[in-house]
Amino acid sequence: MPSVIDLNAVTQTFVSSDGSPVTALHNVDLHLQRNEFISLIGPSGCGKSTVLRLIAGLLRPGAGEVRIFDLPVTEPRDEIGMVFQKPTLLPWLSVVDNITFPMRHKYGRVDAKDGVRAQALLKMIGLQDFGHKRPHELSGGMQQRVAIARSLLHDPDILLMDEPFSALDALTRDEMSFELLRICSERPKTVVFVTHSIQEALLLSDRIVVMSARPGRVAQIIDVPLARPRTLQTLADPVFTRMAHEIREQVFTRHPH
Ligand SMILES: Nc1ncnc2c1ncn2[C@@H]1O[C@H](COP(=O)(O)OP(=O)(O)OP(=O)(O)O)[C@@H](O)[C@H]1O
Repeated sequence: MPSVIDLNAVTQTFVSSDGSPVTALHNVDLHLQRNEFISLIGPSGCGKSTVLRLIAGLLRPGAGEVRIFDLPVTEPRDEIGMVFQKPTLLPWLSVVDNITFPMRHKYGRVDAKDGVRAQALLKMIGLQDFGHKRPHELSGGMQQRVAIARSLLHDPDILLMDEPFSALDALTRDEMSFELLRICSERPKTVVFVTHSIQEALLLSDRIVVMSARPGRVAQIIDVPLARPRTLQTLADPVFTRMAHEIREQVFTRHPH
């Protein structure tokens, strides 16, 4: 099967503020099949967000190449939805207008069907009564849910998520994980999900990519053999607990601090 996303020998070097070079990624190879869900985990600064920005077309690779649907990535593309750590909502727009903003931005108008879809997404994120509010009237977690809804508006084939649940409280975080599983089972997508949570990575992913400290490299790729659909019971599955323990040990051995 051809890949949907390919990183071939990607090396990325930035110039830091004091002028010295920072190699964020070194020779990274990564290949995602259609509708595969992978998580990137690894220590802070190992280049996880850089990988997402390269796939999103927000950054050009210093060396190597990034391809989507077998074409080189040269600019941001429509079939990609992106969720950042922070919600990045427009403060002067209502919640529902923030969700439909990508359509307004691209086509200059919002179709009735986009409005209907935005309402359905609002319901999904449990904010059906908040559509007319402004972002500052919502908690941080609620704002992040709005950002997730916005990324789903045009039902993207590819979803890039950079620690999307890290600002949420633990309960909402679990709920959103199951919601994301449901969304992906209903409308399959290729997902790259950055997280610091081994549990979250295991619950959601088909494969977990463990990255090493800077310069970021792919240290290990772990298949997650847990059956789908994954539910609350999955969290108590002995395979889940054993793998969580093993991955934690591996990550710790690699970065003993
Ligand atoms: N535009 C930039 N200019 C200079 N250095 C950068 C730039 N973007 C990223 N870096 C550096 O590249 C390295 C990788 O950053 P990146 O944000 O990809 O890491 P990360 O794994 O996502 O980190 P975290 O888990 O803390 O979010 C870091 O050392 C960072 O300081």
